[in-house]
Amino acid sequence: MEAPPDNDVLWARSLHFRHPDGSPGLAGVSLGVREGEIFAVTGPRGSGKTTLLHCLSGQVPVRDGEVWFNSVPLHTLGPVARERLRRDRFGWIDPAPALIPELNAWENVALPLMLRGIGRRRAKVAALEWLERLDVGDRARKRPHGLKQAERQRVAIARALAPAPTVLFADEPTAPLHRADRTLVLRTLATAARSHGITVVLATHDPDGAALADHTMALLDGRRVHTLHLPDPDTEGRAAWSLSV
Ligand SMILES: Nc1ncnc2c1ncn2[C@@H]1O[C@H](COP(=O)(O)OP(=O)(O)OP(=O)(O)O)[C@@H](O)[C@H]1O
Repeated sequence: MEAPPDNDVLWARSLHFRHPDGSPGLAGVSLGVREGEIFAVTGPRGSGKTTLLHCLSGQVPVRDGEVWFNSVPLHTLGPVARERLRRDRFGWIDPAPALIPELNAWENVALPLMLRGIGRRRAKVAALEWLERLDVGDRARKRPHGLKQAERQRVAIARALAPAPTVLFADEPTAPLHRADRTLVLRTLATAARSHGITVVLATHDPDGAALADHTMALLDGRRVHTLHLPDPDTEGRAAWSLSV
């Protein structure tokens, strides 16, 4: 087993994945993500972006291929060690904000900090700062049901960034936002990540998301493809893809 290059924080080799029902997910994906970079995974719906992020972040076990986080071989870790690694080093943003309904916005953001042993007072200060950065500081005392969907997603992004994970996995983080809001939120996410040295692996079919990235990797049918022209939004769903593998 050969360890990955030193400057790659995440590294995968010949990653194959089948879903529990036997459906194909990934077919031999290899990649390297440099420390501190924004790495975008693009591709049409169903191309395997979410599946790839699940494999890289240890949410599903990798049985065929290798995934390394720094010098840790994720593909050899058991569920408890993978869970610990995810809790301590990784952050996750879902396309739909999954906030705890009983907690208000700042409590949602403070929770992962308190789970890491930070006292409530300090966690609250940090949470309020992150909510300000994401332009929802004035919603800090609202519970999720009292927020708009776009505000809930900003809170979810603040919660993912607040513990300063080594790697933040963002799966279509701007999906619930209006077009006008998307670029702003993506820029905020990118700026915050860069200023805190957080590596971001971003799954997106939003060209604005891909444009912010240092590196972009395209997937099609679970395979890496090397040239991919994104379809015009008006033609999405029709055969507007061109590729060379
Ligand atoms: N739990 C599952 N069980 C079976 N098949 C699945 C499962 N999750 C995803 N798939 C299938 O695996 C393929 C890749 O799905 P995936 O969600 O990774 O793609 P994606 O590029 O993230 O798509 P989207 O942009 O719609 O989120 C698709 O064909 C999908 O239907």
